[in-house]
Amino acid sequence: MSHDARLPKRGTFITLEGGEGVGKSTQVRYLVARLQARGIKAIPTREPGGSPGAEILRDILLSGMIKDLGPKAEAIIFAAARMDHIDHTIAPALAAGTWVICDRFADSTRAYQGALGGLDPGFLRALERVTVADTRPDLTLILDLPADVGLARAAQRRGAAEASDRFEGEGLAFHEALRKAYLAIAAAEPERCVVVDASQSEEEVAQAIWDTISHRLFDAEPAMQAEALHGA
Ligand SMILES: Nc1ncnc2c1ncn2[C@@H]1O[C@H](COP(=O)(O)OP(=O)(O)OP(=O)(O)O)[C@@H](O)[C@H]1O
Ligand SMILES: Cc1cn([C@H]2C[C@H](O)[C@@H](COP(=O)(O)O)O2)c(=O)[nH]c1=O
Repeated sequence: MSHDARLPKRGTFITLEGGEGVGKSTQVRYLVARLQARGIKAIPTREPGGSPGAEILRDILLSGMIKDLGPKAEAIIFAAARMDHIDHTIAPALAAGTWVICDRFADSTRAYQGALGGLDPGFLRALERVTVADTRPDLTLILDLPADVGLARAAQRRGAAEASDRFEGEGLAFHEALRKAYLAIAAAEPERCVVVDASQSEEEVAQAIWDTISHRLFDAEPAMQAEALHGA
């Protein structure tokens, strides 16, 4: 499908955001399982990646190979990966009425390349306009955790043998600033973003996320749940 021929959106698009090791991938798995258990069609996906073309760009971006090109070029390549992901995975799923639960999305570019890379917000808005266009999240869950705790979790998951990737390898000050950048995004868009305390157990975080979805999506729009349940 070409970028200009995106299908109308009917499913619900939820993104999970936050710094390294806050538990995004874990919570994507919990949420997809819980939605599917209720008969709601839902798929997990991630950025960078989520489509064959974007996965190739993921390897390049996370290897650090193009770090020297600078944050502006990195932002453009993350956006190119996002465009392929939207065209081949996200937009078709939403058009089919499937919920899309995505580990990172455009807020990661705003935080990492924008706030931390010092890019002009106008440049990022223009990039989003041509890549994300109408495929904006209905709800963004920002998992919040002290940076040192998240980095320790990420290091434990990775194991001693494997090296940290391009961004995980940045210093603690970078990751503390990143946490603040995500909280600023949440404060600027409270109608879309909800901050979740990620210091709780996996099960407690999963329940907090479910309560948010029930409140924000199901209670607010009962028709949405009925539609999702009956695969309209
Ligand atoms: N609530 C939690 N409490 C303790 N450990 C957790 C919790 N959630 C996830 N973990 C563990 O922390 C590690 C990182 O979790 P996960 O991969 O889900 O984080 P992430 O935010 O996707 O990380 P990254 O951005 O670095 O890919 C994993 O080993 C996971 O099992
Ligand atoms: C989408 C996106 C991601 N990043 C960074 C953030 C992380 O360090 C990596 C992705 O690794 P993960 O283990 O899958 O979380 O990429 C970024 O800098 N900009 C982006 O737009």
